[in-house]
Amino acid sequence: MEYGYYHRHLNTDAVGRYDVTPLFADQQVFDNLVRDLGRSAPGDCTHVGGVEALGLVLGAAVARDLGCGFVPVRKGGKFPLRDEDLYRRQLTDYSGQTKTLELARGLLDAGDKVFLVDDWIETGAQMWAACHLVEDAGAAVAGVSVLRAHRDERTRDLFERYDVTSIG
Ligand SMILES: O=P(O)(O)OC[C@H]1O[C@H](OP(=O)(O)OP(=O)(O)O)[C@H](O)[C@@H]1O
Repeated sequence: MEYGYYHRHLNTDAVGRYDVTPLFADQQVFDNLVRDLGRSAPGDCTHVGGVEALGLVLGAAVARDLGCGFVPVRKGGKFPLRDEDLYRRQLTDYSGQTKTLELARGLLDAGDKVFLVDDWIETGAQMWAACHLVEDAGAAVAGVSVLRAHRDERTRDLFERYDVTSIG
């Protein structure tokens, strides 16, 4: 589906950014979105990763659709794990806030190929951190897929370094 199809179904009457959750509530739209997000995944990807919170919803559904495992990239402090059991990256995203993303050690092995999914990319800070967490774990980034991505100075490094696909 084209981006316009999804745009018609999301809620633009929102504060600061669009609310994409109506895309999840409609079974047919959600099914199309999950299939479209997974379209650019390479055949040999072993896992799908998703960034908390909405990336967990989308990533888990794409993983199920592709027949891959799913790895959550969580916001700081959410894993009930000790510091030494986590990979951790700090970033400043579109909101101007400094945030931490974490990935649990032991979920990924060297040789794993992780396809990362999220709803949107504005500065790319969260996706950049998520890609680095996958690499910190010794795995490789097998591509990135989002509904919407801004392509500008802020996201140039992300697009140059990784295979990023966006529907719109
Ligand atoms: O490109 P960036 O500047 O990093 O911004 C994009 C990120 O911000 C949003 O997540 P948010 O932390 O707002 O959480 P949410 O998934 O709960 O909406 C979105 O889901 C991306 O993860």
